[in-house]
This record gives sequence, C-alpha cells and structure tokens, in this order.
Amino acid sequence: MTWFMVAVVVVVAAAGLLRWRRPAWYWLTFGVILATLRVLVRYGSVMDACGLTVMPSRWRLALARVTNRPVPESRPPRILRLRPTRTGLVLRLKLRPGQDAFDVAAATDRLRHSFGMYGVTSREVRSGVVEVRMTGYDVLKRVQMPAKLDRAPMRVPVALREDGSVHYRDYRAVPHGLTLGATESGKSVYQRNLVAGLASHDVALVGIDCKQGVELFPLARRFSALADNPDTALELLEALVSHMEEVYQLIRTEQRISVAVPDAEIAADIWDLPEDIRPVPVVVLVDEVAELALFATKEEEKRRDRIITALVRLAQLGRAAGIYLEICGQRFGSELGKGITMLRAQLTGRTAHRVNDETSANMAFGDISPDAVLAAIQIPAETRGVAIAGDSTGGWHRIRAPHTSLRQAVNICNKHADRTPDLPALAPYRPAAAALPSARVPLSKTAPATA
Ligand SMILES: Nc1ncnc2c1ncn2[C@@H]1O[C@H](COP(=O)(O)OP(=O)(O)OP(=O)(O)O)[C@@H](O)[C@H]1O
Repeated sequence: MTWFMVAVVVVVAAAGLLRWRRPAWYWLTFGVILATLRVLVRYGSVMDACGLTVMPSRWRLALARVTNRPVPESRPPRILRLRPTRTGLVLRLKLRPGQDAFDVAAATDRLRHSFGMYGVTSREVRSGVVEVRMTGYDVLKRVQMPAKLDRAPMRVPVALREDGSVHYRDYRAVPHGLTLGATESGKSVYQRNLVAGLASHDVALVGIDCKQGVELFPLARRFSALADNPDTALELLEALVSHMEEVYQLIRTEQRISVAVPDAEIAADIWDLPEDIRPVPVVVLVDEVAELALFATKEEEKRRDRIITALVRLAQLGRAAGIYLEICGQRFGSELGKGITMLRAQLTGRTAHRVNDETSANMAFGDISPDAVLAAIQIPAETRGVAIAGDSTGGWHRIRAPHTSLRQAVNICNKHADRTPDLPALAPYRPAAAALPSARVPLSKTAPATA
C-alpha cells in the first residue's frame, strides 16, 4: 500500500512539474486524457449552464404526460465527434432546432472555464454543424509548429494560431499583405519565417530593405533581386512593372491561341497557363516601407511619388501576373504621402504586431474589423512576436511565428539557393555572392578618407 501511495505521489508530482515547465508534454501525456474525460462527463451539465440546451419538443412533453413518464430534460447539441489533437480537443456538434452558430460563439468563454481549458473558439463548418476548438495550454507561449504541414504552391505555414491550428500565408487566396508593428515587436522574425517558408517553393524572391540591407541581405543567396536604398528600389520596382507587362502580353498571346480552339480554357492569370510557359511567381518583400517614403528635397519627393506609383500598380495588377507584395513597416498611414491609402486598400492580408497607439492599429484593421483593432492594442509588450492576422473577410486570429533566428533562416535559404530563378528583367539587381570583408573594423577605428 505504501508503495502504491508513493507511486501516486510521484505521478502527481511529475504531472504538476510537466504542466508548469513543459505544458506541451503535459498535454500529450496526462492533459489530453483528463480533458477528454472532463468534457464527456460534464458535457450535459456544462451545456445547460452555458445556455446551450433546448427544451424538449411539444410532442415529447405530451408523450411523457400521456405515458406518465418523467418530463424529458433539455437537450444539448449532439456530439458528432470529439477529436484529441497535439494541442487540445476538437468537438464537432450538431445543433438542435432553434440554435445557431452565434449561440456557441457567444458561449466560448463560459465553455472555456467550465471545461477547464486554456482557450475555446468556434466556427460553423456547415449549416447546423459547429466545430469547437479547445486548447489545453497557451500554445503561443513557446511556438512549436507541427511536423506535418500541408504543402500547396504559394501557401506558406508561417505561424501558429491560438487555437493550435497552423496559420498559412496563402498568396493565391490573399495576394498582397501588410505587416505592421512597433519597433522590437517581431516584424522581422515574422518576415524571416515567410522567406524561410517560401525558400523551398518555385518562386522568385525580391527584397527591398532600406535598413541598409541588414535584414534581407544575409538571405541573398535565395533572392533573385535586392535593393538596399531608395534609388535602387525605384529602379527595381519599375523593372518589376515592366516584367508584369511582359507577363500580361504572354497571357494575351495565350488567350488569342485558346480563343481559336473550341472548348479550350481561356487563361485569366499565370496559374491558367500551361506549366511549360508559366512565368515563375514573384514575392516582393519590402522591409520598413517608411524609408521609401521619406524625402528632404524636391528630387527625393519625385522619387517617392514614382515608388508609390509603382507599388500601387503592382498591387492593382500584380495578382494575375503572379506578383505578390509583402510590405512591412511601423506605420502605414497618410503621413507617408499621397497614394498610401490607395495602396493600403490593395494590401488585404493584414498582420499587426504590438503597436504603440490606436491609430497604428486602425491602420491595420480600421477598415476591416473593429474587434481586431482592439485585439492588436491589447498585445502585451513582453510577448514579442504575438500578432493579430486578419483579412478583408473581417475574420482574424491571434498568431505567433516560431522564433527563427537569422542563422536558421540563412541556412534554409542557402540550402535552397539552387532554386533561385533568374528573371532577365531583374538581372541588374541580382545580389552578387557577398564578398567577405578582409577584416572586422570597429566603427571608431575606421580611418578617415584621405584627400
Ligand atoms: N515569434 C517570436 N517568438 C519569440 N520571440 C520573438 C518573436 N519575434 C520576435 N521575438 C523577439 O523580439 C525581438 C525583436 O524582434 P524583431 O527584430 O523581429 O522586431 P522588429 O519589429 O523587426 O523590430 P525593428 O523594427 O526594431 O527591427 C527578437 O530579437 C526576438 O528576441
């Protein structure tokens, strides 16, 4: 008996320790079993307490009265499936007549504490069927991406959502994106994850990094073109516009051929073109966009206007030509000059890391979801990398990218360097294999240039 007691104490202590230090392991060992039992045992009473039951129908009440049986109880939604996952439980429910998905959505917070879970979200899968996703612990605290990820062209797993599912950046569904956040909020780590995710795809990466190239130039071996100052950025963007026009010509030529063939598909974008002539898609990553918009002289102002015009043209017409924009900055409002609001309207994939004020949060979500604005303002300063991701449908999620170091991203880019396509229009901006400096020279010891 004593040994049995000792074993119980050891198991309970181990579970407590795991729960505190390694919640993911705790979930996989003890948590999933306890939570499944808790949900199954308490299901009826919790649903009743959360107002998610319906009265029995009139004929059942009448039948009970006639047959002198006890009055039937209120009925909760029927459980179609209860599936344990790596991070929580997924409960699929068939709603009763008179219930709708909003009833469940409104009760998620009550369900969360009644079932003793960390988080609960719900979504309607089809009419009358709702999926309730419950997480057993804070999955965003230490992000671990699942080993098995979906693979599809131009769809990159970039972060984890708070409900434990993977957040994909899907360029074909949402072509252009805007990532905002205060300094040190996690924008570069997010962008690094994007590059690392895209590296293994058949895609040309183009980078504009006016922070002297410190973020994107180390990843140069996987980039088809890079610019590290506004002058080169302008030339590069105008070259991209020319490339886009060439792709449009190709689509038109292909259309003329198909029109003459009865029943042939007519191409509307690069993805409809036969694979052998399909141009490679291009993702243009712009780090710290405000650097492109700053000007001190009339000449620089003209350059700024041309940069914004090129970006607007790429955003408006780029999708069909397979050119996707990924713009990153601390702020993105009208103070950056004319044309910015028009550009923002085209950047429908929005990601906001911690922001300093409500105005910045509004720049990300003001035009698509007021709830997301509130959620972005509430991101705590100490959880760097946590962000709100939403799109023009108004749906949004709290996400966090894995903490990929620059070294890890460089290794991934180097591994896939042979996939870097050569785009003739962008050849002048192809980064040369970086020449190693002969020695490290501290700034203070840099010799002044002699006349
Ligand atoms: N997803 C993440 N998980 C854990 N830590 C993170 C994450 N993202 C960022 N951090 C931490 O926050 C620090 C700042 O991140 P990052 O450089 O991406 O911020 P930033 O918004 O690009 O800042 P800046 O605008 O000043 O360049 C990183 O050094 C890292 O320690």
